Amino acid sequence: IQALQISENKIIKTKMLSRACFRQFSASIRRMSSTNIVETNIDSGTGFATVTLSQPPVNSLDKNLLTAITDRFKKLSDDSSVTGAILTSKFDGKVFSAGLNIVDMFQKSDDHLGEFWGMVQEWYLTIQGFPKPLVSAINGHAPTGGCAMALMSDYRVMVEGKTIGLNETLLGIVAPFFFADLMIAAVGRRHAEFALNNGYLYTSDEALKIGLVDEVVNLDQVVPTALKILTKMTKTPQPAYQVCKNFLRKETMDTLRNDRAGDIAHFVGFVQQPNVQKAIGGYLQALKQRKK
Ligand SMILES: CCCCC/C=C\C/C=C\C/C=C/C(=O)SCCNC(=O)CCNC(=O)[C@H](O)C(C)(C)COP(=O)(O)OP(=O)(O)OC[C@H]1O[C@@H](n2cnc3c(N)ncnc32)[C@H](O)[C@@H]1OP(=O)(O)O
Repeated sequence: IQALQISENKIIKTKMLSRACFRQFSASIRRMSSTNIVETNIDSGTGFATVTLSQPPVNSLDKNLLTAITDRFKKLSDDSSVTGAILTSKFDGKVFSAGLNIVDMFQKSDDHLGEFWGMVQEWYLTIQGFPKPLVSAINGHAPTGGCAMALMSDYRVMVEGKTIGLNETLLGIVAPFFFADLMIAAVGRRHAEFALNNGYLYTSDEALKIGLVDEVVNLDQVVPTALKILTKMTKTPQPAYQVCKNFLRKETMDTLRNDRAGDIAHFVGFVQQPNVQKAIGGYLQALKQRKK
């Protein structure tokens, strides 16, 4: 009887403990109301937001995803309980992001292209201007706009065995000046010129060598490593962090802010050229036929 009472007490204690743990866990992870293409969880203990891009099949940045990411980062900027963020992809081991949606640049009206480019500008200005520490957990391929998005973060942890780069010239298009400046800031002018002129896609290890990414790890270590560095970064006095980040990034952002309409006109004029349209069409077709 005594033994039974002891084990019953143990069961009751275990149940109480697990209920307490569950309460603590559910209090510590807050899921932001979010579109299902950008899932966001906030750990209320640390204030870290994990933003997971979840638009199948490859997180290509179409109007919907650009807007959802931009809105999410604006909210995280304004949320004083958020101390820093991690940007990652649901398609781990496969793709971080396939970059801008090529379909949005092929055989479209000037109005469509103009609206699309305005969204690209807003996405860049919002993530690049995000005032808190931001770490990219690059858990898959990150070509073109996917690479640019990773470059907008303050630190990059990449999975081994994938590729990353601003390879726009391979499509017959050219990275805009604000993408090019991201690359120059990370790897210096010499590597950036080589990378952009040749549309070079780096393997994770090559990217590490030139400073395009900061760490290369195996897949199950990508997010934990990102969290570790975010913990360190958020210990820096944040008013100083924000002021420093802002003044280092301000010049290129201001150049864009001061002439957004001119930049849109430039993009539309460039993309609508018949030879550029032909190149984009050919690239799209090759992409679709790759699997056949
Ligand atoms: C001097 C003046 C300058 C002014 C500026 C002017 C112009 C600049 C403009 C813009 C800059 C451009 C930036 C960009 O980001 S362009 C985007 C280019 N992206 C790529 O090249 C990546 C292409 N994708 C891939 O390489 C692969 O998909 C992948 C990411 C390596 C993943 O490979 P995986 O085998 O896993 O998937 P699939 O290839 O089978 O793809 C699945 C499915 O998705 C379609 N798809 C892939 N990427 C894109 C994309 N970026 N946009 C739209 N659709 C994409 C692919 O075709 C498949 O479709 P399907 O229907 O066949 O299933």
